[in-house]
Amino acid sequence: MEETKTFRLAVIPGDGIGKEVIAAGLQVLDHIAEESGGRFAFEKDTFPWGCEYYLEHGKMMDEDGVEKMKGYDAIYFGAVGFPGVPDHVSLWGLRLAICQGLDQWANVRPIEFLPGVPRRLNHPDVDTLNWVLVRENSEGEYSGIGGRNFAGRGPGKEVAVQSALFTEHGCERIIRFAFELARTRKRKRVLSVTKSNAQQYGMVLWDEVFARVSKEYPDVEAEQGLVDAVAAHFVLRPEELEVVVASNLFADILSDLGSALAGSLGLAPSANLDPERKAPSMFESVHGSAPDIAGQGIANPIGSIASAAMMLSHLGLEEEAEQLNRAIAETTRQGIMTRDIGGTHDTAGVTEAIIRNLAAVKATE
Ligand SMILES: NC(=O)C1=CN([C@@H]2O[C@H](COP(=O)(O)OP(=O)(O)OC[C@H]3O[C@@H](n4cnc5c(N)ncnc54)[C@H](O)[C@@H]3O)[C@@H](O)[C@H]2O)C=CC1
Ligand SMILES: CC(=O)C(=O)O
Ligand SMILES: [K+]
Ligand SMILES: [Mn+2]
Repeated sequence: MEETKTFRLAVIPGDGIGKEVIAAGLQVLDHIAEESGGRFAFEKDTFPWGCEYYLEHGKMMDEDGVEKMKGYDAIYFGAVGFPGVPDHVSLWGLRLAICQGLDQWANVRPIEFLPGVPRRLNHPDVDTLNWVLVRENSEGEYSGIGGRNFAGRGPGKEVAVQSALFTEHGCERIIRFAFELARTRKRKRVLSVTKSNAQQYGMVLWDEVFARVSKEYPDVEAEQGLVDAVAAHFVLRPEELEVVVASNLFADILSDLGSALAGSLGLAPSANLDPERKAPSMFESVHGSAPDIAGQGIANPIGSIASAAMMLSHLGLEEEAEQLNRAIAETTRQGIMTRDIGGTHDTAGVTEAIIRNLAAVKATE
């Protein structure tokens, strides 16, 4: 008999619905491992980091938390942020600390239009829409460079500076990643998004790098747009979208827009990748901790479960990833959905249906 391959997973549920959707994703992953007949197993360590941890310990994660992550094959992340801790403290203390600390510079965020989900878009070919956002995940507007209250200007006269950092290296690697990804897609097309009319330094550098790199990919169609117009493009001509590459802030905003167009923030998965695989990558839903619905058991688990599928694929379990995505689509097709997309089921009900449909999907192969 073949030896069992064990994957070491660091699990960080975080705050709010992060805990609920990660529990759902782990239930699915456990099922998949059991069904592998001993081919592979997941060894999971759960870290209690987040806002409750902060209120108790004065920090969002252990001092050597980033270092600890290096011993794992992948990180499965829920969401961070909860009333009682300022959002910038929680985000910088956990998600950004890990993404930037491990240089997970490519944040891949596919937008899928799943069957059976009520559409926000009145579009003739709505069921065939899908595209992927590639988000620069290490610098840009989230470089953290800036400060407040310079030169002691004092109350009522305070000054704050928030700088965006664009390096040629940072722009080049994410743009190249987008072109490489486009080569694997049906339509070979990359849309680069900036605001280089108003932001004349960093974003002009980005545009120049995009123009230069695009010459190395004559087989891929390259287009540039300004972010305001691209937001409209998402709504008006989504059928033209394939790979969309943008800075940290712009792709953050566009990914919420994209997932809402596809039905809900609760549907979208993401992968924070170190494409060079020097460090583990981190897989998380696009949405946050949703304090408004936390604790009710009604969060849509699909974003997190689809993120688990991206993690399976990253770990080389392509077939299992594919089956899981098909089980998710089969579940929405059957109308088994949470309230955010017009259903009546709760988190547990949708999760159980996905597990049931996994068996059905495998039986039809
Ligand atoms: N990667 C992360 O950990 C992120 C963390 N955050 C943090 O999350 C907290 C809340 O931020 P918001 O701006 O409210 O964004 P959010 O994504 O948590 O919620 C926005 C809206 O979408 C709904 N929603 C989100 N996920 C859902 C799901 N799975 N099922 C059903 N409905 C869902 C929420 O109920 C809410 O009405 C803040 O502390 C913020 O900093 C926000 C975005 C990403
Ligand atoms: C922080 C945030 O909103 C995101 O990573 O999507
Ligand atoms: K998240
Ligand atoms: Mn976001």
